[in-house]
Amino acid sequence: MQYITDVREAKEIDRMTIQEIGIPSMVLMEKAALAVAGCVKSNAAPESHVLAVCGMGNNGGDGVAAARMLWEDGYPVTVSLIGNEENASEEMKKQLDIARKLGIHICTGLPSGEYDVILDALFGIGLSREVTGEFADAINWINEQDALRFAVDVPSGVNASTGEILAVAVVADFTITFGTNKRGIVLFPGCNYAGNVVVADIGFPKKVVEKVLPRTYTLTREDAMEMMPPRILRSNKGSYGKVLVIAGSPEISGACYLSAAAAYRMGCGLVKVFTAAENGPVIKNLLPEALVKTYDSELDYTQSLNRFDITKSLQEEIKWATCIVIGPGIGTAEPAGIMLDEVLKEKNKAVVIDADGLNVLAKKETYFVKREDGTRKICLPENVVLTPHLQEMTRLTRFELPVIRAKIVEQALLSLESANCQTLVLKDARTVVTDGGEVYINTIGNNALSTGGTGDVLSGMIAGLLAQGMRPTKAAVLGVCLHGLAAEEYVRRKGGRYSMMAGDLLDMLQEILPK
Ligand SMILES: NC(=O)C1=CN([C@@H]2O[C@H](COP(=O)(O)OP(=O)(O)OC[C@H]3O[C@@H](n4cnc5c(N)ncnc54)[C@H](O)[C@@H]3O)[C@@H](O)[C@H]2O)[C@@H](O)CC1
Ligand SMILES: [K+]
Repeated sequence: MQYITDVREAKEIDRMTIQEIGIPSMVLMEKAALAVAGCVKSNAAPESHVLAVCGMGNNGGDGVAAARMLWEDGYPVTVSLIGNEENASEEMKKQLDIARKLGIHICTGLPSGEYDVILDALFGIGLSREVTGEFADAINWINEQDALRFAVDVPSGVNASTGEILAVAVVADFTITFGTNKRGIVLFPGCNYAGNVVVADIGFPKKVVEKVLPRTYTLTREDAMEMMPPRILRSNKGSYGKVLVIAGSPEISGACYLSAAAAYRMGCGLVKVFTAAENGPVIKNLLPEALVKTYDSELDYTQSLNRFDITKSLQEEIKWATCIVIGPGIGTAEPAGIMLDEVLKEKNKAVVIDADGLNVLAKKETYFVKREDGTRKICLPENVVLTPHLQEMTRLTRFELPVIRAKIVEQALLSLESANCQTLVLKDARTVVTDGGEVYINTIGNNALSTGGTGDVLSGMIAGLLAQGMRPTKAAVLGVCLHGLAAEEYVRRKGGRYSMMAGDLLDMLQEILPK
């Protein structure tokens, strides 16, 4: 597991390390500078002309110190100062003093020469407002140069908490970030500016990081493998749970197949599909391993007798199941609403609501708390997992899509009534999973996933893990991570991102899951 900090958490780690533990700020700065210089030496030619563009905060101090280390190693170095030196931080003043005593070339404002390497040390986590004036000019100038760009801590101009661009930002080839990865360079659009990210250990004590306990984290492939539910030697199909997939409609059968097949591929014991009668033969043919139960989609479900029948039939299946998926391809017609209400009466078994299940949910006011501005919090118990993409999220919460897109972590948290309620899987290029407590940001996967049906596969995968006894949030995090790994495996094996279809993920699960 890798922690990802926002600005508040990163500043708190700095503060505690310096003030409470007593490691001097200059010591941290020297280590940060060593990491920057090391990254330059590993990636740029030995004769490279280096320019360090430095602001007046401690990010600038890192830049001056890194420039000095490269100068000591024989690189031709210039330091360019942007901003009023009178306002420089104490550490920045000390670094400038050292550099001047050594005779390193320092200029005020942007130089006229050409450089092979630029260190971007204008702003780090101290950036607090839109970039304008000479700072914006400096960033634009840096981006215009034909040079390798190394960003110190974060590319200047990127909001290190949200990934938003504060007017303009450096487009880096490398970002050397200190202690922990930063949310703003993991999330879009900030991650597009960061290039290759190196997380450098500069000596923040583990104890301090764990005390601050950053809210967000991400997983590696190894973490995911360790989280997999165990396979027991003496087991049978009853050992790994039963998934009920309530999905499909007369027009759509594929979604239901993909979800059900994914649940099986994750290792659950049995899958039963509850679907419209038109789908029965299709599912039996595509997935003979699944049990199938159907309802008559042509009946008038405003009639209480028909409502009674479908509810009764569904109640039996819910009783049978260990966990439930509702939504893939289910449509928004009357039966979907009746079935969703029935499923939501279940408080002890895990329930995944996906796709049209979410659109039907969005119309049911009883599951929401309205705010004065018209936006809503979702109020469901902790056995429920919701898997909206951004468009579905706007229907659920009534927040505008650009607002959700700009602050995806904050929006995920805002949509929850309180901690320990439903788990939210907010799907995007960086999917966020949270139950109001910790926040998982998925960094695994690729744009091969941007194709129809991959969401259906994800809902089935999460259900497959739930059936094996995983807690809802854990199952959602692991499901999202494995889904991304399957897409990466496809691209690795097939060599391209264009041709993948959702069904290919099912095959890739066989390749990535533990043997
Ligand atoms: N001792 C520490 O606290 C350490 C800090 N480190 C470095 O220090 C950085 C944080 O340093 P600071 O807190 O000094 O902050 P920064 O160096 O990121 O920038 C802060 C300065 O920029 C100004 N500023 C903010 N937004 C601006 C804008 N839009 N236009 C113009 N000026 C703006 C602020 O008023 C302040 O003077 C980290 O990102 C990291 O690079 C590292 O050296 C590790 C140790
Ligand atoms: K920077």
